[in-house]
Amino acid sequence: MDVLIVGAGAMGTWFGRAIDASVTFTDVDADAATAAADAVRTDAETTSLEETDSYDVVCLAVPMTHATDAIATHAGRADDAIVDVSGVMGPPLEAMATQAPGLERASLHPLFAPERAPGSIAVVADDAGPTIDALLADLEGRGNDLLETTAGEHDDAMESVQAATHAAVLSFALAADPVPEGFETPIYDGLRTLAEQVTDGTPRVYADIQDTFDGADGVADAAEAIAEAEPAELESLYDEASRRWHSSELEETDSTATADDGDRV
Ligand SMILES: O=C(O)C(=O)C[C@]1(C(=O)O)C=C[C@@H](O)C=C1
Repeated sequence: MDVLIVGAGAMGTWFGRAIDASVTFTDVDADAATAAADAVRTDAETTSLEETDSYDVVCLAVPMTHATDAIATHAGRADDAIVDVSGVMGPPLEAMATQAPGLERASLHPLFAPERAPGSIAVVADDAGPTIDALLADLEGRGNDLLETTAGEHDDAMESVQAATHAAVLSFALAADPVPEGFETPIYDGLRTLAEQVTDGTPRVYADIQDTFDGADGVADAAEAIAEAEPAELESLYDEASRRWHSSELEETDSTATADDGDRV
């Protein structure tokens, strides 16, 4: 199987490494394409964005804000299947259905940074067949877990999983200070680790996620409500948060209710 990977950044390089295929990279930055080809394996090649030769598979590994344009430009170079790893699913799947209605199509979102591979990969196989099945088998063979989903379910989840999460962690990273050693609590330590992890990535990736998914406004509203709350209001916000994150535990406690009425810490 030969695969053209459009976009030679971290995601394109990850995909090239994660499949058993002859891989060719193309990118607006020809040096990046060469670097990705060198990083993936010795027989990987590069080609120009303007070429028109075709491949069994075309994989769009471009920033999510460019995915639909890239699909429109490069779908014609795919013979059997077209996939994207951009991180948003609705618009790319629609574009692939429009631009490549006769081909196998799938959207894949690795739910981890490439340096933390393998992990869970969200998969929507819109019109799968032997070629996409073979790619998915390669990804599983590399130790990844495939999470079958729908575009709507995935894109809704990313409002919490990415937009709100990144907004909360980046806000903490901007608002809190590193403290002298020894003062860390387990909670602070957890957030500090997340802040270090998130701020060690690529700013453009985080900007594109905020541009694509709602979620940050909810975090800002909640932070404002917490900052302005009187103690009684804060307690009720705390209870609301607690119900949201412990609802299954509370149901269990209710059904096995005992006389223990103690306060939670
Ligand atoms: O650093 C990680 O491992 C990440 O999870 C990175 C992260 C995220 O924070 O949501 C960032 C972008 C990718 O689309 C997937 C995951």
